[in-house]
Amino acid sequence: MTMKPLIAANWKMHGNMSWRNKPAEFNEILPTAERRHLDVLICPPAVLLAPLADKRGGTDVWLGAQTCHDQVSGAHTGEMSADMLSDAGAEYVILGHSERRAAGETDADVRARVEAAVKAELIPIICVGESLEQREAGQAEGVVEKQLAGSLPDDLTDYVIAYEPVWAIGTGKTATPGDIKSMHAFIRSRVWPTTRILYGGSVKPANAQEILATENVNGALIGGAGLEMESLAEIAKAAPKRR
Ligand SMILES: O=C(CO)COP(=O)(O)O
Repeated sequence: MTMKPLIAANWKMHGNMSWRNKPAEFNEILPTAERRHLDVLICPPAVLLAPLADKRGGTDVWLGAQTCHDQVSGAHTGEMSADMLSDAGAEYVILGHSERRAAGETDADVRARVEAAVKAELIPIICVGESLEQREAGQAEGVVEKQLAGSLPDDLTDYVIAYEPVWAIGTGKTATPGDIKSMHAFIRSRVWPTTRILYGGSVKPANAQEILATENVNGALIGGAGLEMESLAEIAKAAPKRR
C-alpha cells in the first residue's frame, strides 16, 4: 500500500512567539519541491497556532493542535474546542497522548474528543502505547488493542494512529525494529489499509532511516528532535520515497 509518510513534530509545552518563523526556516532547509512524497506537520502549543499559520505562507507545512475539548463551546474555563483550533489554523489534532492519559484522560474521553475533532474537520492523530511494566508482563498488544477499541468511534475513516511506547518517550530508548514491526503489523490488522500508523518515542536523525523503513511505519511523531528545524528536516529526509 502506497501512502505519503507523515513527519509530525509535537512541540509539547515548548516555544514562544519567536518560533513563528520555524515553518519558513524548515522550508529553507528542505523546500517543498524536495518533499512532495511526504507530509510535514508541526503541532505547537495552541497559543502559537495562529502566529505560525500567519507566517507559514506557501511553505506547505501543516499545523496541528495537541488536544481539544469534546464540546463545541460552553462553560469550560481554560479549554479549547476543535472548531477554535481549526479556526486558528490547525488541520490535525493529536489526541490521547500518553502524557495526557497519564494525567487522567480515559479511552472514552479520547473517543469523545475524536468525534469533536472530526466534526470540526480536523484529522485526529490518536496515540496508543504500553508502559514498560505492561510490555514486560507481555501485555503490550492487549493494552494497545484495548486503547484502539475504546478510543476510535465506529464510523471513523480519516485518521492517523501514533504508536508511542510510553517507556520510549523522552528517554532516548527506542523500541527494537522487531518490536516496532510486530506492533505496527498488529495495529494494521485493526485499522484501514490506508490509515497512516506513525511511530513515536525518541525518534532522531540517527535512527529515523531504520524506523521509517520498517513495514507499516508510515511516518513519525517526534518530540525533542522536532523542536529544531535542522533535525526535523534530517528526519524528513530519511523518509522513504515509495513503499
Ligand atoms: O511523545 C513524543 C511525541 O509525541 C515523543 O517524544 P520524544 O521524541 O521526545 O521521545
